[in-house]
Amino acid sequence: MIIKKTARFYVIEAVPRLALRDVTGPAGLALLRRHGFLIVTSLGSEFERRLEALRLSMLEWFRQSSETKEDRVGGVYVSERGVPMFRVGYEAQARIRECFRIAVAKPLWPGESRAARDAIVLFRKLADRVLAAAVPRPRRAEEEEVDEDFSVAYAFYYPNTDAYGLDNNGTLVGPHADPSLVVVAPVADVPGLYVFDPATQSWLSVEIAARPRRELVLFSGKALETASRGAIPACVHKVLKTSKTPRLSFVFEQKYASFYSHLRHFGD
Ligand SMILES: O=C(O)CCC(=O)C(=O)O
Ligand SMILES: [Fe+2]
Repeated sequence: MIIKKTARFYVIEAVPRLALRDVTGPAGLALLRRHGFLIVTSLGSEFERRLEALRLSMLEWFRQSSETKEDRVGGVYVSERGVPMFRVGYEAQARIRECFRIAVAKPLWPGESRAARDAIVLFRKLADRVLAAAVPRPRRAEEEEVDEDFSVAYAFYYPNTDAYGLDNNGTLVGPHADPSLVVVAPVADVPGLYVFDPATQSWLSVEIAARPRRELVLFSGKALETASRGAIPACVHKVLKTSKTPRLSFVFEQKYASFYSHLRHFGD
């Protein structure tokens, strides 16, 4: 529940939440237009099983020694704009978090487990269905073949110890919108992710509003706002250190080249 205080009274508005099977229908699109995000529930046992496998594999992977993790680094990811962004694989981001980046089209996986790839298959399928519903456009067969996939998935480990989030009262990642189309993230066990709800003009703690291991948060990025001609606002979100408990999170960000052609500067 979101309680918003206006000048004279309180407005109570439900957290936008829909069963997986309804997300791509009219109700899902209406919630995305209004809020820019929604909680996806009733995932089904197969989906929940994969979320749990993903959680356990992240836990195990980040527990390894620094040397082992630092060895797991691959090539440079060139973004949808033609900009070299980062190396895929592991990176320790001082005072914020540890991170493992997966370029979905050319993946370097964190470990032997299939958990990340199995989960990404589900996240991607959901994001593809949402995109098709939100931005209906006749896709020619040849376009489908050449539409390069720049989607990225991230596994994050936030230690949340005293050495982290030293600036700005525990802000680990400041307010921003992602460059992607659709973003899908399992609800983490530990609070930290906040989404801004334009309908209530307030921040919502995803992990307090939604059920860890049972639900997902799905939100829009800047490219979906552009592709929907502003109908679906890009979701502004941030990560705070609200407790000293370590937090694991996983984020899938959908990006297809044809939605970014106006931004590309490949060449030199
Ligand atoms: O860790 C999270 O829950 C979200 C992180 C995020 O928004 C980002 O890295 O862009
Ligand atoms: Fe983000």
